[in-house]
Amino acid sequence: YIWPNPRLDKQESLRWDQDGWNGGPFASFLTPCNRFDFGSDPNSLGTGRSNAADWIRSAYHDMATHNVEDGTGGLDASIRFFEEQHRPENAGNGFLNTMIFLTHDASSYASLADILTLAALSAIEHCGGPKIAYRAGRVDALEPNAPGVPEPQDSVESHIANFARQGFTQEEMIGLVACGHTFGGVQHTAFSDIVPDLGDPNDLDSNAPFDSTFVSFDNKIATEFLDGTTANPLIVGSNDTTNSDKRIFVSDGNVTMKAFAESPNHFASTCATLFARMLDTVPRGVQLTEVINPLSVKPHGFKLLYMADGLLNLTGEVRLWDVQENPARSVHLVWSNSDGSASEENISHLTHTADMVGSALGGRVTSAWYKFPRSFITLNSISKFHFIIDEGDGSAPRIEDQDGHGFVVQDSVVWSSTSCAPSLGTARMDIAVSIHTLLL
Ligand code: HEM
Repeated sequence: YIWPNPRLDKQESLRWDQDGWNGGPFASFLTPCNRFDFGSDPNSLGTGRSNAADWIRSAYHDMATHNVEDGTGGLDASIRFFEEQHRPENAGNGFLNTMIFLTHDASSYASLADILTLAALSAIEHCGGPKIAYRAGRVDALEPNAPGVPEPQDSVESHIANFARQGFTQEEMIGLVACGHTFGGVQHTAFSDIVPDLGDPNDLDSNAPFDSTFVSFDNKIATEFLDGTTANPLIVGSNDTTNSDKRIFVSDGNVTMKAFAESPNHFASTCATLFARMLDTVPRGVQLTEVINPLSVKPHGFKLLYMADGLLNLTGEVRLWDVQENPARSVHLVWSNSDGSASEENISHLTHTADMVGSALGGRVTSAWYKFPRSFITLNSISKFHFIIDEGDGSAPRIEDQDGHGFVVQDSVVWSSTSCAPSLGTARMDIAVSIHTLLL
């Protein structure tokens, strides 16, 4: 897409500015990956649970009400409703915990369902999982969905039928359960008939993990199942009635699980596809955007403020995506006046310090940020700008102008610096209108 687009700019930022400079709302609560903010440990660690697992399970349970036949249910944040959270199929406090984190991040640009999707996606990517395609545009449900989340005591036939109703084949069911259960475990507090009270003062929920690396993504859910070392409470639980993972994993003669165990890459790529399908399962009629890819050069927080005597202050920063630190790099912003003309003075060098670095995908991709030397520049008028980036390595400087579109802004109607908040609860908002606009 072409910048500016307020909705997609916000969504792109939520999706790609995960950590570091201008980092989004999720990564700090996933660092480290065994961080859990609702446990007994004041350091939010080591309770056996994790925010990451809660967010992933919440996204699945929100989606699992989908009915491909009539188009109802799906990822629509209906899990926020008290009634839905308190059904037996949604046992545990992970859903409430998740909503406490996420509710205030929803806005007119990103629904709570999009935020839940982004939280689950960030948890998977941040904690060792594969990159997942993200589309925006989910719509929040206005009431609870019909029940339908699978439960451990259900038969394998009923699980196959249940996943078919959600839109997944038997093979995809095996995959999605394995992909989800590479994180977290079962707690005595929520499932006392499956997990005994461990009596561990550091683990008040008595969590029994699905695999030995339950705070990070890997294929141990499959390898430990096949080599017989698994302690997964839904496989080796003392009550066979609730061993649903076992019944699901063996249901195709272990073909799917063997393929996962043999190849970590195959497991990761299958999970990337299935997680994306899960997160894109929405009620019929909801139209999702194209996959949101990162802009290679992205202005952020650009704002014009009218000062006085016809002068404007321009503030903002720019992000260079997927670049390494390079002290030799120089970045310049070049702008055109409102009539399209440009003089040689219409150029500003941008500065960068070592802390102006962001990252995504658990640090696998980094970005570098640049800003105006005094955080702003002063100009008379502006209609658009572009960037000249010189890596300082002898190669030709490159022009970044969105394939000729330029980065378009309007200076006809802007905030005025005479706006003020004279006392608590009182504000005066002044708006400056260009004389040219008035004459039109
Ligand atoms: C037949 C299907 C499934 C059944 C019967 C099932 C059952 C369970 C149960 C009983 C728990 C323990 C929850 C707790 O103690 O709080 C759990 C945890 C979890 N499930 Fe599933 N699950 C299924 C499918 C899935 C799928 C498809 C995903 C995601 C793709 C998923 C993700 C998770 C996660 C991340 C946890 C860990 C939560 C935590 O540690 O707090 N599950 N599941």
